[in-house]
Amino acid sequence: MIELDRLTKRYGTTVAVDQLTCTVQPGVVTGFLGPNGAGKSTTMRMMLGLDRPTAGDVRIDGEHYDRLRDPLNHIGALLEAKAVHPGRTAYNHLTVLAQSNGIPQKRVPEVLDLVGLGSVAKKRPKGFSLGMGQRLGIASALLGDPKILMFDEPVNGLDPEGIHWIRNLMKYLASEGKTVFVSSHLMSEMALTAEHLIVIGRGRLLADTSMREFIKENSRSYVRLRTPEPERMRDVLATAGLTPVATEDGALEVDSVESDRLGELAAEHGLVLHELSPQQASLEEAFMQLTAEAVQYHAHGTGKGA
Ligand SMILES: Nc1ncnc2c1ncn2[C@@H]1O[C@H](COP(=O)(O)OP(=O)(O)OP(=O)(O)O)[C@@H](O)[C@H]1O
Repeated sequence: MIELDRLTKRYGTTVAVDQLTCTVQPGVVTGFLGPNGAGKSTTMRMMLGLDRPTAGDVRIDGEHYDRLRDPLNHIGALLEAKAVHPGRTAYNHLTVLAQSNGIPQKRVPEVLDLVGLGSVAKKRPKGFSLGMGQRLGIASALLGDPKILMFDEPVNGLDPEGIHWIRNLMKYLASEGKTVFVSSHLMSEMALTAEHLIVIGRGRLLADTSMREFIKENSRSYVRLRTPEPERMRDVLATAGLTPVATEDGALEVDSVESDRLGELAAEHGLVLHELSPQQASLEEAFMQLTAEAVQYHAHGTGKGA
């Protein structure tokens, strides 16, 4: 568990993180979202003791990071641009890390196998692809078998196979009861990975809720239907107190009603349906809706010189 209590960080006049209070729970993948400059990396750095809060507090399983006896046994992190000694083999890199953190040597081949780098264990990371480097970073994070894992933009630059692998790994770790905290700008990927979301904007907490609730709360959901008799359908809906909106492709969109009810209404009046589909906005739409005011760096237009 990671607990943030009025966590605040100022750089001069910039308030990067502003009284952030929330708890990252074990057993689920928690996504960490926010527009550029929202304060995600600063928050993650403070969680890892890499940056000092100006005010407030962050605790890892009840302790401050710098008071943890063996930090790698409590929290493992994959941050962007992970520093790896280019001349040391993957095996040696992990061995040095294990030895300096009191982790048994047998964990080294274990984590190399877990991340699929067993066959290149004796190769130097300077010849690694981006995906292999990312896997080595994850191996380092998993080395101490920590209960908490943190991934900052883990799928950046990865191919679909690598993205699929990381997604499943994070879900697996959460299913093992671990706390998994991940930031990403890729909304479609986040929607497939995270069950819970913490969203910030300009350093402040905007949402701390389940993925399902987040999308429901921040977007319009409606039912789309198509019938060869739209006029009669409109009358039936109007009598039932519903106001459909016609779309350009001849369908009707109806708010504030379950698709079951619409199907029943159509059946009661002998109306043929060619489509009856509940529609929910994507995480991306919900995110844009919620963070519209908190976006710091807007693109203005798409034309030349914009
Ligand atoms: N070392 C620093 N010195 C001064 N300002 C900083 C420093 N680090 C971050 N900031 C500022 O703090 C704010 C939050 O930055 P941060 O990198 O935490 O945001 P982010 O959500 O991770 O952004 P992105 O999505 O672009 O990575 C920004 O306004 C940034 O310019």
